[in-house]
Amino acid sequence: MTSPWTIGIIGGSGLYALEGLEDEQWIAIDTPWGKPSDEILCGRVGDVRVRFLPRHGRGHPIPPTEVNARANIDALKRAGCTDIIAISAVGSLREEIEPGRFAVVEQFIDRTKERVDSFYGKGFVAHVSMADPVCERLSKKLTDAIAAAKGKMATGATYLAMEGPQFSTRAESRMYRQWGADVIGMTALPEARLAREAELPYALVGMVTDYDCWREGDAVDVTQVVEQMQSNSKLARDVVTNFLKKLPKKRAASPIDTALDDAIITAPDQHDPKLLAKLDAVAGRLLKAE
Ligand SMILES: CSC[C@H]1O[C@H](OP(=O)(O)O)[C@H](O)[C@@H]1O
Ligand SMILES: Nc1ncnc2[nH]cnc12
Repeated sequence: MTSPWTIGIIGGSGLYALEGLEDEQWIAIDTPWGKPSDEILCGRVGDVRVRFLPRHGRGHPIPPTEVNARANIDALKRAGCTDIIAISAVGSLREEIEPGRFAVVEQFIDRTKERVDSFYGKGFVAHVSMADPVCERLSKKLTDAIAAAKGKMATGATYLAMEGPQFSTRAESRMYRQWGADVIGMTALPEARLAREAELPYALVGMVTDYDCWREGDAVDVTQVVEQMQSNSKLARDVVTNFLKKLPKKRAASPIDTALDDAIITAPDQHDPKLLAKLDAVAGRLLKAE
């Protein structure tokens, strides 16, 4: 029997492929929102289908501001994903969340400023809830997978998404601590928002690569981030494998699967056919009825 789960995995800095997938094949998927960051690595772990996408592309040619998150989420939806887990390099804003630890993210603060962050708009207005921006069920399974891999972890983390590409100033970094943020990165928004708009349960694990510059004497650099990612990459792969292998045979419906039901406000006679055509994948479940 095939599994009801098709898991999209978005790999961040330092995670550009997944080894050991069965029947693996890189497949190009185009979308009405443009090209995703790369081809999608499709394969299986046991009977669970996996769709892996490197967020910055193989070789890391794409900076955070240029990541086409709409194309990435749309492509994963077109590739049949039922759920998405994302992995990101993050800086730590807390002494107790030291480099090498995994941070399971629960909340976001948005300081991005140059990104398109919705599939919807004029002619098809939708307001999804972002009160609980990650899928609790996926986060719990990731927590179990990290524990099984004997990784150190912090749960319930708040991720501050900054625009980049420069790292923060010390004043900004100290302010984010006061705001209650625990980890910092440049990519999980609008990704998480768009996943919700596409009715895809989404969870995020941050791999802590550095203390951000709030800490006396610390200043982030890319070499440090990459070295930390490399030294943790085996553990990260173990986490992903544990997660996939432990998925139950059945997939109970998630409220996120139908997040658009209470979100669309535009009257059908006001729908813009051009926008509807672009929404064929992300809002396909509802548009079939039109
Ligand atoms: C290479 S350091 C900064 C870079 O790393 C993080 O990427 P990702 O979230 O995709 O793992 C951060 O957000 C920046 O894009
Ligand atoms: N300190 C930091 N700030 C922003 N993005 C990061 N990615 C990894 N470390 C980071």
